[in-house]
Amino acid sequence: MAPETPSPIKAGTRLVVKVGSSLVTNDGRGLDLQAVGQWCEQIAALRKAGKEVVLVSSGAIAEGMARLGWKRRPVEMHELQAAAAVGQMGLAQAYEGAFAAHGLRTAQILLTHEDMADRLRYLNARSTLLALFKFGIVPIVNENDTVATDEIKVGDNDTLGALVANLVEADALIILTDQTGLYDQDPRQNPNARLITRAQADDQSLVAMAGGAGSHIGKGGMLTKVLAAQRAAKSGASTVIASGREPNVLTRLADGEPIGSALLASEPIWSARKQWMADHLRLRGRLLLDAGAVKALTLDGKSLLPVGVRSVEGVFETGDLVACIDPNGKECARGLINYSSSDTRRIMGKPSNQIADILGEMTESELIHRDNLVVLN
Ligand SMILES: Nc1ncnc2c1ncn2[C@@H]1O[C@H](COP(=O)(O)OP(=O)(O)O)[C@@H](O)[C@H]1O
Ligand SMILES: N[C@@H](CCC(=O)OP(=O)(O)O)C(=O)O
Repeated sequence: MAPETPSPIKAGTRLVVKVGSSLVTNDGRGLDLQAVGQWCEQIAALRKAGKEVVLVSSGAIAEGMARLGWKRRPVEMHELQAAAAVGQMGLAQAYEGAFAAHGLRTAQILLTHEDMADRLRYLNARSTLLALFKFGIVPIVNENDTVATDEIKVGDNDTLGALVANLVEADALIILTDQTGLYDQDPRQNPNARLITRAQADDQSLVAMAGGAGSHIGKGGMLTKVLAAQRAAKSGASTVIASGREPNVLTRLADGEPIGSALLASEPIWSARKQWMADHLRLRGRLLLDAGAVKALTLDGKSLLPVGVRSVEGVFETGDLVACIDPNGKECARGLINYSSSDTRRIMGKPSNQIADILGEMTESELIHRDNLVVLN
């Protein structure tokens, strides 16, 4: 890494560390307690250095299969869910024991896609994680595989790691896997593959490099790691993909050593709230704006006022997500609206000082406040 760019892990104080199934379970043979012990020892050192760490650990299904003596990954959903339920016990036990050896308490958080998609549950998960940080506890996250079915799954823990990074507004996401990092081709297929040591997370050429599938043990593969880095970058977190078998990988990264592949965040940092809004809420309506309003939103960094709205489509309530459409029909922003669709229709095109007269009261002078608005490119 160029000396002028500080390492995202060294500079960051809040980190999400994700470990993959093959690592955690010794390629599916059963929990690698020695490796678990080493990561926990390193995370304890990071905590001592003042960093807050969330651990996202895969391996429930792989460990469940090992415990049940199953050689092949089942296809039947309930069998997978049963394996996850069995294996998660092993994960929780292993991490609790390994962190306790360093005087650290742990907490288990099993999340589903719905926990991220529902605003109240999202805020609850966030508050719980922040409370755990406050008490010095290490949260250990996995997907709640036992209740999540395919349609409602996050699906892989690389994505879950990125969502957690968005959730807690982490500075960096560290994805530990069985390869030394991201290569320009799958190194299992091509021994001449070259390690990418550093790139911008939003560089689209990375997606093609990571095209191959993952191991049979886990779920993700390299593609999900690259996409996770892109997602993490949206809330300002850089990602490092590195080998979990590299001795002291976490503490060395925190010392600023360039290990693995650093995929750096370059997009403007969105607040987690805006990130969540853009990713998860269903659009309830559309506001067609005049050119002045488009300029105010996209160039001047202003809130949306009723005066700039020419027409309203859809039925929505206060707090719903609506799209802002420019005169060419292109969506230029989206945000949480302060008025229902019927009230918006009554005040559109009018200056804000007439809102109270028209509606009988004025709760807000803006239709969408800047803090609740995401401007799109
Ligand atoms: N361009 C690439 N660089 C590195 N690994 C790749 C690439 N494309 C595909 N892979 C494969 O992705 C695997 C890592 O994904 P996976 O097995 O799902 O890991 P984890 O269980 O840690 O999530 C590697 O072992 C490798 O075979
Ligand atoms: N939640 C699953 C992990 C799925 C997954 O993404 O695995 P991996 O690709 O190894 O990170 C489990 O614990 O088995």
